[in-house]
Amino acid sequence: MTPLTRLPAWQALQTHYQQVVELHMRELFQADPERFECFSLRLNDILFDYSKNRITADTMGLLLELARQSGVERKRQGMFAGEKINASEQRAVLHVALRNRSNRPIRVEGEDVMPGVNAVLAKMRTFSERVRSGAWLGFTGKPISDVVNIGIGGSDLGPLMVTEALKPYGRGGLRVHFVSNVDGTHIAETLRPLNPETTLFLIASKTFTTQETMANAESAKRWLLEAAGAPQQVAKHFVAISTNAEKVIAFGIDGQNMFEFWDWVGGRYSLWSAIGLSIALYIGMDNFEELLAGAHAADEHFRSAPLEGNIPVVMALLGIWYNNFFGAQSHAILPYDQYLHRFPAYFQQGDMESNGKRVTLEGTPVDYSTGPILWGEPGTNGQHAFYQLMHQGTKLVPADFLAPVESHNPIGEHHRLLLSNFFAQPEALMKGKTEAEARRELEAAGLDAREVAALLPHKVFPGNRPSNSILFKKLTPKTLGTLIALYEHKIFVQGAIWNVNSFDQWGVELGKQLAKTILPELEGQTEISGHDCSTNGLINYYKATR
Ligand SMILES: O=P(O)(O)OC[C@H]1O[C@H](O)[C@@H](O)[C@@H](O)[C@@H]1O
Repeated sequence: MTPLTRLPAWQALQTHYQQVVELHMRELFQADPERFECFSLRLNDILFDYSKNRITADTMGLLLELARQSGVERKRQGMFAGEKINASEQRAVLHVALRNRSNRPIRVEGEDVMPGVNAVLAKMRTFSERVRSGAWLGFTGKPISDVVNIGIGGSDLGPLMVTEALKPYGRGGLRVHFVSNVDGTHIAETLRPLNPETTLFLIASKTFTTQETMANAESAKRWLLEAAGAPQQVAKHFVAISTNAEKVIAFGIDGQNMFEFWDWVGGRYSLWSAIGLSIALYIGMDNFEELLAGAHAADEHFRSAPLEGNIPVVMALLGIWYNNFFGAQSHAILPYDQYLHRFPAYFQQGDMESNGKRVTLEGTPVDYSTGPILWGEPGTNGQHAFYQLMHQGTKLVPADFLAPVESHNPIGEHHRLLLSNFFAQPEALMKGKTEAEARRELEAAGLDAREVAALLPHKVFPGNRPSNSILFKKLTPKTLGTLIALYEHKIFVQGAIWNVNSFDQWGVELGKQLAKTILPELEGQTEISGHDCSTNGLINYYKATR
């Protein structure tokens, strides 16, 4: 296989970059009143405007050619066909099967996975309806009021992000809480206001071996048993979501109370599986299925739309353009919707765990930059924090702006104020403010020539800073499902082009291994000397100071 940087399209893009790097988007917009029509796409009620990017029609043509030459279409087909594209773990990658509402057979090693998927969904429905209706009773015969999901990484971030995003659909029902950190403060503060008689724990862990989750689950079990006494009461208050039945039973959770999923579901792609049980309990199974339907719509779009009209493909290519040709190091996700406040954090795992890789699928070190540093905060908070750097700093930060047309909370002028900022920021980043414009403003404000000269450099905005704008009608379960799946596929396409395995995560292992060695060393008084002098010094300081 030809290495990425030797593909003709890659080399053509390098030359093309030199030709367009000096172009300013202001001029591109002035030259072409159709630019918005040319560079925007729609999917259901989502509008994806990518016209405020440093691209011409030629750029897009070359980027699309790069996608073709690097086998994106073939790799996409491989994922949907259940091929073991997660080569280092010899696993298929089929989160798309979890939301395959068409029920089209999807086979792994010849076997259709859909009956299993549907059976777990049916079990989730029965269970969530029992709990939500008050039919499921705790150890003193009271219905459940609070659900605590104990999990970390992919077994936490997705359900947490979605339940936050869909609060309008969960209000008045069960309360959901999330405990992830091994820091005892997290579980202590979460359980403090809760009543064991009415609390249900979901132990969410694909492997059921994750240290943080197991420690939190044990503490939760102790907390329950302090109140409930008899160990058989655990069954009324604990369910498990896992691929590891043996470990679940060893923990003391009834096999009946286990919701299974499969090794072809990656942790960071698992909110669509039983890992989403806290979502179903919170917003109801009908709404959970709407979320799945929204994701399925994105899957069908990704699977069948031609590359040039394919939103995740275009998002991915623009990311590659800045990452690999402009040298951008990061990518910001900026939701102008308070309900999406965990969306950037969710995709920090989604993107950085998937594409934060340094070797190709074949194991050769890459000679190009791979996954970006992903970050972001909801607008308008970000504006008053880090946008300064985006507008006038020395780093290029490509950004996605997201906003709903309609708010769930149409109070007074709030939503118009919010949206005016959502429209203004990408415009400001794109246009900037020239020296002449800044000068005119300063002079109009009555400054004398000396004052103007002193202030002028600080008042100039270079502009030409790229962004995508994603405007959708309302943040419903369906729309949220579509948005998440579009980003998932964007990550897939980038991984396909960089030729990395987007579905393993060996990088999380080393720290875990070393922590295992250190844990017993924290006992007793003996001075530690087996590490580098910094690590020894830190451990010994801890031991001497506690
Ligand atoms: O669900 P589990 O098995 O507890 O894993 C939780 C997390 O652990 C590790 O950090 C990684 O493997 C993540 O991808 C995963 O999401």
